Amino acid sequence: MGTVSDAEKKPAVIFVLGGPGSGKGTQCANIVEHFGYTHLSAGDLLRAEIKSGSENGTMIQNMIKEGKIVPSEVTIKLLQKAMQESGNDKFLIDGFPRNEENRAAFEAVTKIEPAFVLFFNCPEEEMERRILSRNQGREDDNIETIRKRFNVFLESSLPVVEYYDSKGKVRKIDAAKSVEEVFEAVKAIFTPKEEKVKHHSHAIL
Ligand SMILES: Nc1ncnc2c1ncn2[C@@H]1O[C@H](COP(=O)(O)OP(=O)(O)OP(=O)(O)O)[C@@H](O)[C@H]1O
Ligand SMILES: Nc1ccn([C@@H]2O[C@H](COP(=O)(O)O)[C@@H](O)[C@H]2O)c(=O)n1
Ligand SMILES: [Mg+2]
Repeated sequence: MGTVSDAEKKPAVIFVLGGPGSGKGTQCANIVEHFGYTHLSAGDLLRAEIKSGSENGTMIQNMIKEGKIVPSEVTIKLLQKAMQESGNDKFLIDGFPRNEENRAAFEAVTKIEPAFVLFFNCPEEEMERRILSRNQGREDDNIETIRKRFNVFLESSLPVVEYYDSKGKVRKIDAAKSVEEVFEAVKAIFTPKEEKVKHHSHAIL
């Protein structure tokens, strides 16, 4: 049997999903700091594409204002470019896949299966409160677009989470707690088993 060279090795990918405002970006920043992943937010990449003056800019801007999902082809190209440019081989892909089309196209184009899906579960009222006090000047952080984003999340994104759940790949986190408490739960998922045993035995000794 042939061996796989480093150049042929597929990168490790974790999809980070959850409703709008559930805290995906906040927790990804913590994971990057502690575990050496590169964080790629599909929404951030799309917003950067608008700013760059690309030919797709107006289409993307209109979709984001309406809370709609941009065609996979566009988003996947941005993700692939960012992955290549990062020089890393482990990624947190935040806010993607957002629908079945995103999921199937990413798998077909990249042949990458996620190691697992980190899913931030948060009640809608809490997500709404967080988004309305975010103050980052996002054009979609207004109550009208927020409602549309929640509908898209329920109708198109949750089925993707259910798909991965049926494959035993979802790690669900209670995201309604404080940033620190949520990160404790996240850390428990990212800490290798041997480390947990080490810490546990130190605590006993
Ligand atoms: N556990 C938490 N408790 C309270 N506020 C939080 C918590 N996590 C994040 N926030 C705040 O809520 C807002 C939304 O968080 P964040 O941007 O990380 O969410 P997101 O899931 O990436 O949202 P979006 O899908 O809209 O990009 C931010 O202002 C952030 O500081
Ligand atoms: N896979 C994706 C991800 C995002 N979008 C669009 O961007 C908006 C903002 O996304 P955030 O993750 O930053 O909240 C989202 O509402 C979509 O309009 C997308 O099309 N495809
Ligand atoms: Mg975000």
